[in-house]
Amino acid sequence: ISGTVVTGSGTGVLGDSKTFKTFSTADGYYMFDGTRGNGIYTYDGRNQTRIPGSLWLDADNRFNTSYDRAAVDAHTYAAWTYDYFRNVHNRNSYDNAGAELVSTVHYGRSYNNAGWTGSQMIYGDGDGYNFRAFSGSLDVVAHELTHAVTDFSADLIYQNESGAINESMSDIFGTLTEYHFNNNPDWLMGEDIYTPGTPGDALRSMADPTLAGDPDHYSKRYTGTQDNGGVHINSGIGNKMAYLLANGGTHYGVKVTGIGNDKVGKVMYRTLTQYLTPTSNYSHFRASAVRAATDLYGASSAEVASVKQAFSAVGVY
Ligand SMILES: CCCCC[C@H](S)C(=O)N[C@@H](Cc1ccccc1)C(=O)N[C@@H](C)C(=O)O
Ligand SMILES: [Ca+2]
Ligand SMILES: [Ca+2]
Ligand SMILES: [Zn+2]
Repeated sequence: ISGTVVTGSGTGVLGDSKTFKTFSTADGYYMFDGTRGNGIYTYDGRNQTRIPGSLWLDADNRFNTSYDRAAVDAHTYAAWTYDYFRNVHNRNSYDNAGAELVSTVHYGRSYNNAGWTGSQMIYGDGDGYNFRAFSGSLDVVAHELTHAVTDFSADLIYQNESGAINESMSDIFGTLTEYHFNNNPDWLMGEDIYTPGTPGDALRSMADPTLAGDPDHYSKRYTGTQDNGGVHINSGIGNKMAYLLANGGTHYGVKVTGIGNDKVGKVMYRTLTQYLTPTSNYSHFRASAVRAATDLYGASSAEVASVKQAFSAVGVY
């Protein structure tokens, strides 16, 4: 279809106003952003599970109904996350070749999750009690898009320790993206969409994974079969490591000197894209991060020392 890139405006899940790129055609305004890579496309799942659904079309380029809100945030935050990987890590979309970013909102009925299907993002509306629309939280969108980056790089198998590292990488870049845009940043995950009736809580805390009952030390890892071998449980070990590496602290008697968010981003991005493999476990994650930090800062650098301290603090050698 022929048309022109224009700027739309709308209301997000939290009731906030934002603008984003849309495509003006004879049919109306599509949620297609033609300014980033091969395009960002947002679809309406119409509360079914057929994907991608129908490309979001609006009559007047103003997206202010309650039904529009999930689409506004999915479309906007996909663009922001594209910009984060492009501007901070010089990566052009998840395949580093400008791959289209496709999202479907209103996926399923009261679906309490978001995900990366292997080719697109899907966002449930939540049941309105445990969760509200998942695209309403930037850390969720960046979490899902990071799975795409992971699939096109380390391709960590989504189970057991490699799956926990996969999940942790998504939480790490979800948080770093939130800080990059200074979007009420924190080391919590999903705070904007978790239990709308309860302020201040979150699905996970990277600063203290034990708040969600997840391990903050390798000796406390889950070894059962639930959750694909604990991918959202043992992610706490990598999450705590990253929190300590960025912010510093003493954990189980081990002192970590923080190196700041930006350097954590550089070390983790290089670790993910240059050294981790599909079967990497936590021990290989440590070795890979040490190599990445050595490449970036030198073997005798403070950054390399901090990486070792952070992994030691969570019991990974
Ligand atoms: C469609 C299949 C779902 C696979 C799991 C996805 S990748 C996932 O990890 N989703 C995140 C959503 C999220 C992200 C950041 C912050 C809050 C919530 C997740 O953690 N889902 C939880 C509910 C889970 O699957 O246990
Ligand atoms: Ca957060
Ligand atoms: Ca809440
Ligand atoms: Zn995930």
